[in-house]
Amino acid sequence: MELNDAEKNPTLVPHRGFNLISGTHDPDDVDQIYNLEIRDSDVFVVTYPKSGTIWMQQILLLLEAKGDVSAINHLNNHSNGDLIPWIELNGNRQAFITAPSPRLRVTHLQHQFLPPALSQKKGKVIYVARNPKDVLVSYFHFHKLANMLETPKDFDDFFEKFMRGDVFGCSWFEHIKTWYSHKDDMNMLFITYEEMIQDLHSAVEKISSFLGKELTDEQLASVVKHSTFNNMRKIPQASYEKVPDDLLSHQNGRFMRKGIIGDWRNHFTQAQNERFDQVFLREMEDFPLTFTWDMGHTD
Ligand SMILES: Nc1ncnc2c1ncn2[C@@H]1O[C@H](COP(=O)(O)OS(=O)(=O)O)[C@@H](OP(=O)(O)O)[C@H]1O
Repeated sequence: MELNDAEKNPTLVPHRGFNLISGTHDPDDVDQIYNLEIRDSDVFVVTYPKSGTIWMQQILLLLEAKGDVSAINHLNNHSNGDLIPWIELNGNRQAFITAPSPRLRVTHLQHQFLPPALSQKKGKVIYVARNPKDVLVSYFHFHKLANMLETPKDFDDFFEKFMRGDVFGCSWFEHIKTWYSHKDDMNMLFITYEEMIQDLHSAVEKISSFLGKELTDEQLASVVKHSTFNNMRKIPQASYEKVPDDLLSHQNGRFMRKGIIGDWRNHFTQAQNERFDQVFLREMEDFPLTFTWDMGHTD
């Protein structure tokens, strides 16, 4: 269905199947990411928005610091994104080229924008997936905070936009399917937000061993301790509380909002849920994974 101008989201810039944000991303610069040289020590955290990016940033920073939270908090940074930046944000690609190893980066981009060397098992990729129903809800609330994104009229309006993929990024289904289809070409750890919630200690151990880190039990316990939702909320850099008001309208809510599984139940109508399930079943029919949130399971 063709959208008329009034229905289109004015902040979005469609680019090669991916909606960028005007003023935040430069399409030509984003295209140059493909040409970056990759080192074996590079790590890219790949997420669809609202799937646990800041959480994975916190875990990686703590693993690098061997659990010493003071080593990452004394730094004069606004957020975890200053230490593990988005590769696609204006200015960040150039800085990546000369940055010392290990270069840790996050991205919401689709697979086709990233350097092909990743698909020749150079560098490492951590893909974090989350129940798309909870992603939708988290994304809705984030749009009220983030000044670079259009404020949604209401939840129903945002629901429609998400289902059409008319949001920053692309369709959730396309994102996960494309990345997952390249899993075996890459050094990729595929992990879900839900498994991190259910057993953070095991998730941290898995991430640590994927990255080849050697931490003592005590150090690992400290990583876990300082990456729980409640503890991250107390750390301004790990909760976006220090990000200036012109970027995030803090009076409209918190970036670290609820941090739970299944909040979609408090937002979706029965009709929306049924429609979502139909789309999910159709889109994910041939996907070789089942999720804890698959139809017929709780959450
Ligand atoms: N430690 C921890 N435990 C549980 N949940 C956590 C944690 N850290 C971040 N979060 C939740 O992740 C959601 C934000 O996702 P992202 O960081 O991917 O957002 S963004 O795409 O970078 O804007 C957002 O989800 P919602 O609370 O559902 O909105 C955050 O609260």
